[in-house]
Amino acid sequence: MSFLQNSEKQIIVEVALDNPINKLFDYRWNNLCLDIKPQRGQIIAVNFGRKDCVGVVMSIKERSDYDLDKLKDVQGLAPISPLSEDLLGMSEFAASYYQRTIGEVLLPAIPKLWRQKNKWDLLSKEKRKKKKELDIKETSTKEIALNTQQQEIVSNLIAKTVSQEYSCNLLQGVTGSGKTLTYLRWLEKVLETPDSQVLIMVPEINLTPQMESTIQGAFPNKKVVVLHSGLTDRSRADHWACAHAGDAQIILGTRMAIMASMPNLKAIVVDEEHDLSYKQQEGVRYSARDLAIWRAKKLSIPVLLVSATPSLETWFHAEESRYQKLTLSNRAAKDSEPPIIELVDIKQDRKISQQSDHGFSAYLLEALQKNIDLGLQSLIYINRRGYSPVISCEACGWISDCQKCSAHMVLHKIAEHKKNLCCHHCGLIKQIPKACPDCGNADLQPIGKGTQKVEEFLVKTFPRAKILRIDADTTRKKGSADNLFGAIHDGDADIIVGTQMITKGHDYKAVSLVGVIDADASLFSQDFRAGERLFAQLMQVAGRAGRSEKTGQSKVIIQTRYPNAAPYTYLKTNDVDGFLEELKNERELVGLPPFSYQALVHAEHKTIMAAIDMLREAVNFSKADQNWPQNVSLSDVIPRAMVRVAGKERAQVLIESGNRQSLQLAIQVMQHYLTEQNTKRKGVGWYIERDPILI
Ligand SMILES: Nc1ncnc2c1ncn2[C@@H]1O[C@H](COP(=O)(O)OP(=O)(O)OP(=O)(O)O)[C@@H](O)[C@H]1O
Ligand SMILES: [Zn+2]
Repeated sequence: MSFLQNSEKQIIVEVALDNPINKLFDYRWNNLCLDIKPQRGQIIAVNFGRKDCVGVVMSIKERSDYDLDKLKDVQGLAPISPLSEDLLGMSEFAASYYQRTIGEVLLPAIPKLWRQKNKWDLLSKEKRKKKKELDIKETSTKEIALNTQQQEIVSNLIAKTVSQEYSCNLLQGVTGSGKTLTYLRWLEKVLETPDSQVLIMVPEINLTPQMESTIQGAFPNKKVVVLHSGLTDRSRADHWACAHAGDAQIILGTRMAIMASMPNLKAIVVDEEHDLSYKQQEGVRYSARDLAIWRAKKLSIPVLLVSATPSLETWFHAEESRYQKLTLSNRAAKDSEPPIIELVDIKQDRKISQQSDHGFSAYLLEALQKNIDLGLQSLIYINRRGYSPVISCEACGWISDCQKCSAHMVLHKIAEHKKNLCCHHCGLIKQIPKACPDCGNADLQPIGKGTQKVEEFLVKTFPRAKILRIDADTTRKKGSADNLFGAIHDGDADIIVGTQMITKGHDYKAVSLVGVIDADASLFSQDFRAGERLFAQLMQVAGRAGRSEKTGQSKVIIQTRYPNAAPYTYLKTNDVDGFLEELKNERELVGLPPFSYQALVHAEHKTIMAAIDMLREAVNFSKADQNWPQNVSLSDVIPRAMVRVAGKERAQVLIESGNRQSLQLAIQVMQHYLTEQNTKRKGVGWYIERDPILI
């Protein structure tokens, strides 16, 4: 007897699928085949169009607006329990906030193998592969006694855990103040309650392998799983399932971890909360930090945002007492002191202007030599990888531009005597032309410097010193970052040259000098957040110096042509609050975030005019729409700062409002017209980005 002949009621499930059609899809639940009742959050297999795919049950009902006979049956059920309710709720919120369908939010958050029905059998079997042995830190953090400030913060957070209420807390502590140890001690307490889970988010895991071992070392009897994009499909599927089943107590991950299913989540930590990597830059452009706060609220649990240089938004909320601010004002380790910050005005340094090639002031070179003699380590920070950012023909002015992007092709040294040109935006790689393509002149010169050139110069200048370079190029191979950072910690390096990779959260013990040679460029960016980012980066890099008693008084030397620029002067006095206060006042004056809310509408096409026309029309129609809110402003439609990437030209328009609801309404109206415009103008791509961080 088939199900429909059965006298029992027909059950219909509404299913979220990963596609842009903004609705849920009805399927029949065939009780006889599936054997159990449907539940919200179940992962199921269905057929959509002619394709088999995986979806998530969002609701269950008895009637459908569609003809029952035409509905398809659910084809299978993933062998795991339904996704946690708070994850479903958060996905529903994110879908409406970021203007995407629920399926577009929820499905990509499920690891790939769990989205393939034919892998389900395999996944339910135990994996045979050996678990990677972690190099657990010998000196367990267990033995370190917290200082008074740390203890007070831990007690404060424990009280909040006990009260089982939502709270958002900002742990703002100077670099090296022991923020990690502080939150680990709190989490230890949280985990005393059986079955509890905690989520620790960090910007990067591959580059900070010690993080995993520190955490495992702090909780030897708890199961830790990591979630990040560097895992194999199988590991990611297993780790995710382990969190979902409640078997893992500690989930350590990058931004994607906020989308994990954790049924017993009791606390969330967002370490380095100001870091840009918490914002997803493709697909659903969510902010993992903002979702963490939303999720904590929904679950009535505490969330802790941690930073030495909080984002202005977070800092402002704390100043206004919406978040509680917890402060660590001193370095924690014995005899470690913050470095002295010195600004070297390179306009005054004749040597540099004459031989601008290497860019080191005599002062910085002397300091490096002195440090080598003392057997201490130095860091040189330059946020540009490659050899030179561009090559040029001195005769006619030709420069190495990318054909597909509005960007220069960067010169990279790939072997001792071989160099290539490479575009950092579209990945195009070319050989260096033998002669200038425009005038035939054979003398093409590298202009400016990147990490490779600086490394080359240092090797020549300090032949007996051991120089290491750390950037995206030297850390690409699996295990190479581990080796490089391992070498630094083992004292097997005198000078480390690197991009911002060397700054993030590393606890170096022997670095007592940091040199910053080329940071001025970001002072003149059109992005209003550039100054904030520069300050945070420099504060982070400066914070790597003087972290133990070994180093003595450490020093940071910043070379600049603009020693009076705000990020530098506040850095010099170590005044994070002063800098943020000044920024806040500026933004308030001109009504920028956090004093307004923004959305950026992007359009792209082979020609910039098509992209601009589409946005202009959508803007005109939107403004004429009767639902268009009053208190919303629109910028002009303009080309993006970097117009062309990978052959596509890009335009943007910024929508701004002091009121969140008005902005949301405006986005909805605009989305409607963009969809309409898009059907008229084939080939113009578009998306709306809520709370953009790069403008
Ligand atoms: N109470 C303490 N007594 C002694 N050492 C401590 C104490 N707390 C932390 N430390 C040590 O201080 C060092 C810096 O701590 P940690 O890396 O947690 O600082 P942080 O605030 O996270 O720094 P950053 O923001 O610069 O990454 C570590 O080596 C840590 O073990
Ligand atoms: Zn390119």
